[in-house]
Amino acid sequence: MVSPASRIYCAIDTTDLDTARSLAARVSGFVGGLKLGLEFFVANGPAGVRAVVEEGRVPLFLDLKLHDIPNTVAGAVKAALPLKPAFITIHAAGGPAMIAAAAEAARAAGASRPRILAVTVLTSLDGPDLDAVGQSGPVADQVRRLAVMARAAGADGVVCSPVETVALRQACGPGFSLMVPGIRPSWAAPNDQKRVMTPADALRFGADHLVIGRPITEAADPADAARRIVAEIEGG
Ligand SMILES: O=C(O)c1cc(=O)[nH]c(=O)n1[C@@H]1O[C@H](COP(=O)(O)O)[C@@H](O)[C@H]1O
Repeated sequence: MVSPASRIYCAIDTTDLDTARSLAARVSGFVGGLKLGLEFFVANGPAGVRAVVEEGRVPLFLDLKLHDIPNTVAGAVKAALPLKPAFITIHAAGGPAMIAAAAEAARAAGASRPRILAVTVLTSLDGPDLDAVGQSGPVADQVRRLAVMARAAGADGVVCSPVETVALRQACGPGFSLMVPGIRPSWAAPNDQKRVMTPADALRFGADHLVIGRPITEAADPADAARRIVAEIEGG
C-alpha cells in the first residue's frame, strides 16, 4: 500500500528563497513531494526551483497553471522540462487544443515526462463565484465537464476539490490522477478555501494526491504538523 505521507505534496507558497529552502529541508522527510507555484516562481524563477528541489530531494510539482494559446503553453511546458517536474498544471478552461499541445510538449521528455494536470474549478470558488464569471450551473457539473474534456484531450489528470473526487473517478476511470487541494485537517482554518475536506476523508473518497500548504507551512513546527496530518490519516 502507498503510504499516506507519500501522497502529500506540500505547497510552499512564498517569495522568499531562504524560507522555501528551509521549509523544504524541514518537511521533505514527512511528505511525498513539494509544490512550487506562481508566487515562488515569479520571484525566484527556474534557479530558485532548482535550489529548493536540491534541498528537498523529493518529487517536484510545478504549479504554473498555464493558460494561453496552444503554441505558447507548449513552449512553456517545453521550457520547464529541464526542471524535471513530476507534475505541471495547466488550466482546463484553456480548451482541448491547448491541453493536447501541453501533453505533446511533455512527451518530448520520454519516460520521465511530467504528468500534465488540468485545473478544473479552483477550490477557492463556489456557485456564486461561477455565476459571477458567467458559468452558471452547479460547480460539480462544471468540474466534471472540464475533467472529461481534459482526459479526452490527453491530460494525465486534474486538480479538483475533495468534494468532486467520487464523481470524477466514475467519469474518468482508473489511472487518471486526481490531485486534490482544499485540504484542511480538523484543527486548521479554511483561509480562502471554500470546497474543503479533511485529509483522511479526501483519501477515503478517492484522491490520489493531497496538496497541503498553510496547515503545514504556517505551523510553528511544520515537520510536526506534517507528522500530525499523517497520524490523523492513519487514525481516520
Ligand atoms: O493547482 C493547485 O494546486 C490549486 C488548485 C486549486 O483549485 N486550489 C488550490 O488551492 N491550489 C493550490 O493548492 C495550494 C493550497 O494551499 P493551502 O490552501 O495553503 O493548503 C495553493 O498553493 C494553491 O495554489
